[in-house]
Amino acid sequence: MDFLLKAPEIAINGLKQNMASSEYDVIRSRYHLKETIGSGGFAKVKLATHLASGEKVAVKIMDKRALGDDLPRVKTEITAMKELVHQHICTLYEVVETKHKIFMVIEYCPGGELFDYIVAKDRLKESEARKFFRQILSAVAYIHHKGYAHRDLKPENLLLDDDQNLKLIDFGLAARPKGGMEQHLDTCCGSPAYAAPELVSGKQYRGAEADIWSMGVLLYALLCGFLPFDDDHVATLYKKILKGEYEEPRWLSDGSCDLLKQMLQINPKKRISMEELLIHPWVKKGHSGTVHWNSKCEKNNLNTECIAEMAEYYGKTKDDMMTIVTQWHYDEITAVYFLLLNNFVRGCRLKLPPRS
Ligand SMILES: COc1cc(O)cc(Nc2ccc(C(=O)Nc3ccccc3)c(OCCC[NH3+])c2)c1
Repeated sequence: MDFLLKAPEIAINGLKQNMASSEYDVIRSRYHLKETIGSGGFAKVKLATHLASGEKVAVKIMDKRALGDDLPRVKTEITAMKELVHQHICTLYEVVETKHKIFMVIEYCPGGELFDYIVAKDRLKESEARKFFRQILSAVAYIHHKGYAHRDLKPENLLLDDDQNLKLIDFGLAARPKGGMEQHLDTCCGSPAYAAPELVSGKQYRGAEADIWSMGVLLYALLCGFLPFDDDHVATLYKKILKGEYEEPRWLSDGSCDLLKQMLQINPKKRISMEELLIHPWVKKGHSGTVHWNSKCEKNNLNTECIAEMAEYYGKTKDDMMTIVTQWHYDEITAVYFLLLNNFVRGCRLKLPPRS
């Protein structure tokens, strides 16, 4: 099995790191792996602590032998996550690949899934639903701008961090059409209840338009606590989606109903666009401005305070540290930079302890 990614690890001091005798040696040399917090399909997710900084992370572990035909999905996701760095997207810190395993070290989101948050509250007040919906819009507008469609938007793929902010996860089904976002896609994927009519009818579809439909289903779930289209039998569920009729509970405001109607438009050409969504009155209500979807943590705009902290820690000049970080090997250096940055963005300063 050839390596998905790059050659074996090159440690900071330039000495080639011997390939791990056990599949876990490399990851265990930098992280303390703890309990499993998620599993499904071909992956499991463990909580872990980054030994150098003491920061918590999540480690997604996959066995290449079990992946089979799904191996390309992992490559897609890693490529996407390296390009999509945003305050409402779970950050990929590091990738470790051994003969049989792939480890993805990812941002820690202790608030768990938005799905569980909605269930615990039954349904959300309009103002809280709006706060979350604006964060979802910010993440999805950003990935569309970068030429990606997520294609599996649902509450299970939105996690809460410890500031109760949303982070989009799981880019395994993401698509980046070579011809740009106007190009049609064919693959039917994602979760049925959130899938757009043009997708379930097997027609060609545009990723951005399908994502907007899924966000409409998401917004409905936030406001109502149940799904607009639901059925135990997939064929019946598909019929309901194609019909596009759903209940409007009495607690929904006229503004909410209007927005949902424009998003859950069965004709993708008549469906509201991302540009119109970002300035929709319901989305702007109670907020000073439109949704800020640009990234606050773009890789091409290095945080000099994090670089300075790393230069001191690794005994390098700031220029040399800048050069090393901007190689973006997604090794321990990338992980340390992003861990420092995530603390910086949240307004807390992470001091790295003296190196042993
Ligand atoms: C882009 O980010 C991704 C991609 C991906 O493929 C998978 C994940 N999975 C994650 C990431 C973080 C957590 C997490 O931190 N969960 C957590 C931590 C403490 C308490 C409760 C939850 C994660 O959790 C597993 C899913 C939760 N049911 C999955 C991110």
